[in-house]
Amino acid sequence: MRTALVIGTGLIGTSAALALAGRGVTVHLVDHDAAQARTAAALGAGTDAPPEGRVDLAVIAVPPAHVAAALAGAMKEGAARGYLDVASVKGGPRRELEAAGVDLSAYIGSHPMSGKERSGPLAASADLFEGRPWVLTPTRDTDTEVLNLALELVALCRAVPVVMDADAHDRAVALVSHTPQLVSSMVAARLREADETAVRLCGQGIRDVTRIAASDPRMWVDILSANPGPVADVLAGVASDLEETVRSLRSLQAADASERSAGAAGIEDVLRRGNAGRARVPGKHGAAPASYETVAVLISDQPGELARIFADAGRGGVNIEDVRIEHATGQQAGVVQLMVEPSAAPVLSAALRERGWALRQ
Ligand SMILES: NC(=O)C1=CN([C@@H]2O[C@H](COP(=O)(O)OP(=O)(O)OC[C@H]3O[C@@H](n4cnc5c(N)ncnc54)[C@H](O)[C@@H]3O)[C@@H](O)[C@H]2O)C=CC1
Ligand SMILES: O=C(O)C(=O)Cc1ccc(O)cc1
Repeated sequence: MRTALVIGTGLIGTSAALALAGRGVTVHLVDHDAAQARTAAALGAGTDAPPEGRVDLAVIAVPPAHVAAALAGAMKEGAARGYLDVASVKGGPRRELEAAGVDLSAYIGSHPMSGKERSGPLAASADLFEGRPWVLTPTRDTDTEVLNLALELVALCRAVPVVMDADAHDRAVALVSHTPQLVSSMVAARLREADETAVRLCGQGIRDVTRIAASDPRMWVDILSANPGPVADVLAGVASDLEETVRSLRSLQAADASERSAGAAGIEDVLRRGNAGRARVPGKHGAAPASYETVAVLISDQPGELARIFADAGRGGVNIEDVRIEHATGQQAGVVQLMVEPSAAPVLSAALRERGWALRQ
């Protein structure tokens, strides 16, 4: 692929453009808000000048409700040899395009399974998709040339292609992305009116559970509006667990000992089912879940501390598999949890101690 047109230069469009531009593709950037395209261009994602002729691939990276119109417009202009969208929902936009009578042979629906709770070009990064699944939904009608262009885009973004049927994709993301977004927002909503003294106690657990609650509500209304049935089905299952859990908790307050033990069993059951589900979440880069050991290091909240730890771990010959950072509220200190292969944990601990780091047990 030598040329691309990115329509919608927000988080996803600009991230893809940065990856393509960084690998030598000439990228043209358009957005209905010209300032967004200018910002993306200033970040090195390409040029906001229009292409002179037909580009190889047009990437439609606008909110789901605007995909069909943006795509139909670009196709009418004959802007590209192939067209691909990145919307989080695949069935709805495809049906809209079919209803509009658009020739879909030059189009492929896609969805990079990577994002952020922030929007816009300033949140973009060239490595956003690295090692992450990128779903492609070709049909019998999709031109092989277009599928190949899509595979090239995924490879240039260093993502991992996953081919799926559009409706199966929508049911899958209802489970792994759309319902979690709602549940995260609902937990975070409890904090809105909470006492400041309670909020000050927030630790890493609630930070993990509510991270995506900071997402843009307009974008999510759009995404959920395009996938309401599958999300309602998954959420109904969560609601039934919630009702059962409330009943179990009430039983724990009962005078009768056997009712209390039934309550405890109910709570244990939901927690155990949670353990089993969590164990199925793939590890880094979609690999099988790995059990790492954690080495916890105390750091002061100063610039360069993290870089220093990583450099010291590297000098000790240890590969860090994953990392979490816990900030203590109101303190100039935190704890960095370095996750490593179990055999590397003692090596890392010794290397860090030797270089003066304080480890937390
Ligand atoms: N945010 C995320 O984490 C992920 C989002 N997606 C999908 O990627 C697409 C883009 O999302 P983000 O980049 O997060 O949103 P964003 O809000 O950062 O960017 C969207 C951009 O599209 C522009 N736009 C809207 N309508 C347009 C139109 N008709 N023509 C041209 N430009 C238009 C907006 O001005 C904005 O700059 C959505 O379809 C979303 O479902 C996919 C994976 C992850
Ligand atoms: O921030 C995260 O961890 C996400 O999971 C973001 C995300 C949001 C929307 C998508 O369609 C895909 C990924």
